[in-house]
Order: sequence, then structure tokens, then C-alpha cells
Amino acid sequence: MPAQIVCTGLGKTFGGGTEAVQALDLTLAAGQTTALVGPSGCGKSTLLRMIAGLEEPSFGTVTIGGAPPSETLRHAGLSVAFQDPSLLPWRSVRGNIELALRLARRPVDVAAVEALIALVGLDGFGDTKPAELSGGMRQRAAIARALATKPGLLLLDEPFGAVDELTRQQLAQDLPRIWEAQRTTTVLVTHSVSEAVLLSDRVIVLSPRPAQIVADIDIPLPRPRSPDMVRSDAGAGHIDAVFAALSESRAGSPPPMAAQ
Ligand SMILES: Nc1ncnc2c1ncn2[C@@H]1O[C@H](COP(=O)(O)OP(=O)(O)OP(=O)(O)O)[C@@H](O)[C@H]1O
Repeated sequence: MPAQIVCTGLGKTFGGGTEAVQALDLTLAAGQTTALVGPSGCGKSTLLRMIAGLEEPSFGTVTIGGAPPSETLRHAGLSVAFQDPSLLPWRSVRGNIELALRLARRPVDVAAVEALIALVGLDGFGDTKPAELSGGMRQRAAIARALATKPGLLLLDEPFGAVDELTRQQLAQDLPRIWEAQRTTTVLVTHSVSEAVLLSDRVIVLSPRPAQIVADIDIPLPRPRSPDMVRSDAGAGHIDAVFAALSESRAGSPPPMAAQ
């Protein structure tokens, strides 16, 4: 089931006194894809980790479909793929995906697993162990694993960081088809503004640390989208809007705003 995410007064101050996220109010509609963009070190990953229930908030709350993230994790309704993919080293790509299905108590559909492996461009590497894959291939394996359980909520932190440009474009075109078909609520942290526009229904621009929302930009481009569409006048207008919000936020001019 797709899940609505509600963050209320959400804040995080780490032990050493570093304030990463401050009083953030944000509601993400079920089934939408939202990109979080902002300057390096502003608190994007911390926000995503709090939504995933992997980081305890210092202030405020996160709910997913009305329940705390830990509940969603327990029911395997939530999948995460982070920059540093945590694949089990002793299992093959296929073995990692199948384990995720078993842990989620889902049937292992061999053909569906092969289709996912092919989708992320790892055809022929199903039997390969993570140590024998490149960094980008490991990231793609982690994406396949995250998608396998058809999660209601998919959290992606720079998932294409180590992927070459062509594969990145291919993934950015193919993945939304899957999460649209599965009606997954997706939250994506990315440093690439064009990727944010290509993938998302909505782009949230965060201030320098502590992260606060400085702009909330709808991306109403039709789907399926292509890199050409993003480069067209309509797409370029959205890219410009995100860049403008990012540079204003660095200059510290606009006041933080709440987002619905
Ligand atoms: N476990 C931690 N303990 C202490 N400080 C932390 C911890 N995790 C993150 N921070 C600090 O919180 C701030 C925000 O970090 P975070 O990783 O959320 O930023 P980010 O926007 O995702 O960065 P980047 O874009 O560079 O990946 C940084 O100053 C970081 O040093």
C-alpha cells in the first residue's frame, strides 16, 4: 500500500551539538515521488534516515500511514537504498534479492527476480557476489533488492551516485515506471537537479544546515519522461526554478516555509 508521510516539528541535534534538521513540517502524499535537494551537509540524509526510522528525532514526529516508521519497517512496507549499499557479501545478487523477499515473507518469483536484475542492467550477474561488482553495479543491485518486495515506501539516498551517466539516464527512465505501477511513495535525495526534475512530482529545496524547507516546487511534466523532455523549455523552466531556490537559500535570503 502506498503511504502518506507526515513530519511534524521534526528536528535533529546530534550529540556533539550539530543541529542537522530544524522544526520541519512536511506532508508527502501517498504514491508521489519527492526529491530532497540542498547544499552538501545540509541534513538531507539525516531527514531521510529519520523518515526511515533509522535515526531517532530529537524533536517532533514522523508518521507513515499514521504509524511510526518502525511499524512500516517491521511489515516490510518500507525499502531503503543508500549511497553505500549494504548487500550481504556472502550472497550473490540473486541471493540478496531473494533474502529480502523471504524476510518480507513474500513468495520468491524466480522470473520476477530475473526481470528486476535485468531492469537494473545486471543481466548475467545474478550469481555474482558484491565484492566482484563495481560500486555502481552494487548500487544497482541494492535498488533491485529495494524494489523486490514492492514496498509502499521507497527511500533512496543518492542511489545513482556511482553509476555512469548512460546507465543513470536509463534507470531514471525505467524506475518511475515500476514505482508508478506499484504506486510506491518514493523519497529521493539527490545532488542532481536534472535528475530531481526527471524523476519527481515535487522537489523540496532545503536550506544550508540546519535543514529547513525554503522552496516546494511541483513538477507537473507528463509521464513517461525522458531526458529530452527535461531539457525542453518546460523542463528547463523547472530546473531553473530549483537552481534559483538553491542559490537563494545559500545566500540566506528567503524565510523557511512549511510544505503540504
Ligand atoms: N551520526 C552523526 N553524528 C554527528 N553528526 C552527524 C551525524 N550524521 C550526520 N551528522 C552531521 O549532520 C550534518 C548533516 O549531515 P547529512 O549527512 O544529513 O547531510 P547531507 O545533506 O545528506 O550531506 P551530503 O549532501 O554531503 O551527503 C552534517 O554536519 C554532519 O556532519
